[in-house]
Amino acid sequence: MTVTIVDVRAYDIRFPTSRTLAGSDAMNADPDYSAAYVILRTDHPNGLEGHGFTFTIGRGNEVCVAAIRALAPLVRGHTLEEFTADMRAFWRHMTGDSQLRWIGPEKGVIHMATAALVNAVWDLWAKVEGKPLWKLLVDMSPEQLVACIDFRYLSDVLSPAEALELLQRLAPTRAEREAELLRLGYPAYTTGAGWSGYSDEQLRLLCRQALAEGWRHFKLKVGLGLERDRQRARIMREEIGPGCTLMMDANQVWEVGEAIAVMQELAEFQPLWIEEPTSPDDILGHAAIARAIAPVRVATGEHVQNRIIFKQLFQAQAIGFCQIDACRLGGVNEVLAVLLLAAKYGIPVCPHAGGVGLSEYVQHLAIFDYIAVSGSLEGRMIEYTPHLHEHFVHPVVMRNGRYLPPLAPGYSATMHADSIAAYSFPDGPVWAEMQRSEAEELSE
Ligand SMILES: C[C@H](O)[C@@H](O)CC(=O)C(=O)O
Ligand SMILES: [Mg+2]
Repeated sequence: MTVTIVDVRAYDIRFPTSRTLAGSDAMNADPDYSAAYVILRTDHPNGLEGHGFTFTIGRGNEVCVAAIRALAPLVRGHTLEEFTADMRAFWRHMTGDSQLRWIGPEKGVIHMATAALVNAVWDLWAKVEGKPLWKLLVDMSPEQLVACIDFRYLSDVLSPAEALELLQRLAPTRAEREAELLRLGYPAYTTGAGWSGYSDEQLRLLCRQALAEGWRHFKLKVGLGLERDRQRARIMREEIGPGCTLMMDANQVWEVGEAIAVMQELAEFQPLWIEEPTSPDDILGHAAIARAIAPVRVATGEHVQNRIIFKQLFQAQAIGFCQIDACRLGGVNEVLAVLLLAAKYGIPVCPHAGGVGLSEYVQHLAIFDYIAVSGSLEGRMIEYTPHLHEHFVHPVVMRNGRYLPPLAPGYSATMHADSIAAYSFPDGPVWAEMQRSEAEELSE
């Protein structure tokens, strides 16, 4: 059966999280978690659609939506089979329109929009096959997986033959790890207690609640000034005790020297990692920080714009944890490349999920990584934040601080139609009502 993508619709969906300061950090004080969301409508007899999105934090979401619309002609009118017959060529097609590529290349808004569309095509493919995305990937042979990856700019460190070898190593034992994850789930950590805008009382209370729910790994936002960071780290350590893992995230606010100096002070709280200590583009800066603050390790990835920057971070021994982002990289194809690079360099992948729908996405990637690429759970956790899962048709299922593998067909990206309508910006009823009441307040 041939499935034609007959239409591409893009939506600007925003959630007013800045009202509660959920998601806040030292760089991003008041984010509105948002999705530049795309639906691929098809002629499938069961009405199957491909859904995908890229995550932003509010203003600027409309820029991603505009970029999705600019890329839409690259998929509209094509068949799914044309793409799935050669996924490497599909990805080149999506990143290769020279006039659009000029405004990247393979980075920034155009790349995030590419991710939304690429992920929507993978979602559609998985739905047509009746499998969750992770299972679609796990059931592919090493040869088929390698054929999905664009090795351009990677061949100096990773050739298709080497990637094939890495995948072949674990192919005979995939079934064991799949059974293990279906039984026990994939380990996770929570960022839900440690947002920068939360009061100390809230921080304490949320740590206690999370512990009671079975969480053992916690992330704290830092970069708020040494004394404030120390105070918050002390509270979190007191609450979670010495046996739980504490991670720190500075969201890019420091200079290189400052990151080293502050982390030398905060080392007393025994963080496992410092995340985004400085600019995500400063590869050598990350390497200098990593050397200076060991055994605390450096983590980054949510703003790492493509596989080439990850390649250099690995080459420079600049990071101890690789935090892939499902829609900052250009969708599933590029994520596969980075998973293989990380495996080659022996760096654990701990996906970024602080954003709407990111948990739904990245669970598939981490599960596939364990089963088919890394074969290890050591030092590996998926981030979890407790917000906005109710807007998804198949939200993540957590048990005792672990992600249970999703079973529904697709990439878990599909939002409820009601949520899309209610939170569409600026005319959806939630935003329209908010604007009305703000105008009323001003006129009083
Ligand atoms: C603005 C986002 O909430 C950001 O703080 C997320 C993040 O850094 C993380 O989850 O890590
Ligand atoms: Mg972060």
